[in-house]
Amino acid sequence: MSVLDEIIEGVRADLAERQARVGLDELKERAGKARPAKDGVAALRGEGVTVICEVKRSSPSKGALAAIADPAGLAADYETGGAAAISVLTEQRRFGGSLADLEAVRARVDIPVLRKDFIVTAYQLWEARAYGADLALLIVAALEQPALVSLIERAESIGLTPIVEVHDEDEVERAVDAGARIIGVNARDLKTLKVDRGTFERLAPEIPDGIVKIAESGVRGPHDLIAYANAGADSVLVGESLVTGRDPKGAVADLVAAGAHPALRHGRS
Ligand SMILES: O=C(O)c1ccccc1NCC(=O)[C@H](O)[C@H](O)COP(=O)(O)O
Repeated sequence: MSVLDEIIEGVRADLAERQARVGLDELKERAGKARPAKDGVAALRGEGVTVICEVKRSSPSKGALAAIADPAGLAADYETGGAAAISVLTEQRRFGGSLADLEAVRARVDIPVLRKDFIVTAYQLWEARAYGADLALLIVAALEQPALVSLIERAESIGLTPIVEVHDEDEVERAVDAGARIIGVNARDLKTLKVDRGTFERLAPEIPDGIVKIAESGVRGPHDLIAYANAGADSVLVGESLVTGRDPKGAVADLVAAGAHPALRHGRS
């Protein structure tokens, strides 16, 4: 069983518990009262390369990264540093996240918030909206094509902007066929956890113009952002280097400044 399969097994077990406690109707009612979702596409397609900053306590690849007692405070620092959006890992077993983190972050920042999890059912999309997310991650490797298509449609229909994550050529084709408006290329292979920063450069030309391209994982600082930008990234998603650094706000500001450099702009769609 791959790491991704193991994670999803745990996600399904936790999901079954939540579904037994909270019915879909209750969730929909709560989603109906949530603040209207923000436009994720507009937020990520900025003047320069935009930066999505992640609230990430731990990971299967590295174990514990940072305690993050105040996820909303961290998100506020990211926003002050110039982040275009906040990614909140809500998976509990391997990443130490929760829907409470999502809710707290949503209440504190004005920029769009991404529910980063292993979404396999529409129930999780309703949860995302109910707890205030504007964007939701859909991982192609975790979904059969009919499920991917149906979850993209459902996300859009309830106001969520899906970020469709890929790691190889076949997955790019599936994401495009399924109607993705934002594609995230993850440099981390979720089956082996190996990070290969060349993945974005290899796959970006396969993604049609007009689709927002996010380079996910492995950004250690401005030099990696610049490399991703030169390969065509509209946005980068950064977790580990921010939560393990001493000055997350300053680190975000440095990334945003690098992404705003006019010399980078011609490479992007
Ligand atoms: O981070 C992991 O180890 C991981 C393992 C298995 C599935 C997903 C995983 N991470 C999710 C992400 O994609 C990253 O949190 C995100 O792209 C940020 O990456 P990084 O800046 O390298 O923390």
